[in-house]
Amino acid sequence: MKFKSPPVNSLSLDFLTEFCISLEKLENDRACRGVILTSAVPKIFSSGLDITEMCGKSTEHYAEFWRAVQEMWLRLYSSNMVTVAAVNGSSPAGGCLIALTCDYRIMAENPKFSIGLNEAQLGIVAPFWFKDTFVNVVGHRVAERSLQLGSLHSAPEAHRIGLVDELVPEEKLKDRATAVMQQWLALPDHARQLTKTMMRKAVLDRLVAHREEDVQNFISFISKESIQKSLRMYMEMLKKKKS
Ligand SMILES: CCCCCCCCCC/C=C/CC(=O)SCCNC(=O)CCNC(=O)[C@H](O)C(C)(C)COP(=O)(O)OP(=O)(O)OC[C@H]1O[C@@H](n2cnc3c(N)ncnc32)[C@H](O)[C@@H]1OP(=O)(O)O
Repeated sequence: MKFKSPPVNSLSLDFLTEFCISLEKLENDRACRGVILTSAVPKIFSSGLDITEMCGKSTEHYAEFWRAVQEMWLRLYSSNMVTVAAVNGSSPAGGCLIALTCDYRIMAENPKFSIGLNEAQLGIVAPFWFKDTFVNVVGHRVAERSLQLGSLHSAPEAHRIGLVDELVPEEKLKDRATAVMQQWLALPDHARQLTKTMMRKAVLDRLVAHREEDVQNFISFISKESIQKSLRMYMEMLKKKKS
């Protein structure tokens, strides 16, 4: 599956809805046992949640948007398919979450590409299930430091801390992702799937049990004037960076 929402594959409500529909179709297709996620936009895997969806909108819109973010994560993290992220560009925040939610991450070894949960840099807080997914990949200490600092890690650093499983030259990314997929698909599906469920169930159950509470937390957090101001300033900073 190739993300193609230029300029930066930001995760808008439309993007998330289409992503979930596509995943559901693949999940229900008995002939499909695995999916490789990558980007058709040069240099960017995904710029994370679309900030414009979280600025100056109604409470109803925030609720709908956040439910779509939750749905994307719940579907991908609990997928029966083998999921491989072929990270061919930068991947901050929600983009990093998508990669973390997969079974395996391969990143192009370009030191200009960065990845991480940088929410703190925007003055916002990664929700508990972003944090749980991160901890499950890199361990508590690395996750804590990285989250508190809102770190964006260069590709080599991301590999060093275990955020990505391997680095390959960009032109070899597709072949390597295919080889990894074949390796994972060589196992009997039922054994691999039950193992995946066992490893991820507690974290998945936690969001399922607190889903509506999480929506309400998001709404009250994002609606605060101080948070809206931080997001507006961040968007302005992104635009100024260009000029
Ligand atoms: C106890 C409390 C409980 C709290 C519970 C609630 C918690 C709320 C949590 C909410 C979680 C949010 C997670 C997120 O994903 S937030 C998004 C974070 N994303 C980023 O920080 C990335 C920002 N973008 C960049 O760094 C760069 O754009 C890039 C991806 C590195 C690409 O750089 P490049 O130079 O190629 O491109 P530009 O910067 O010029 O961008 C091109 C245009 O795209 C616009 N843009 C970029 N990113 C976004 C985005 N994420 N959303 C919307 N729009 C984006 C950018 O402004 C440019 O627009 P322009 O062409 O109109 O100027």
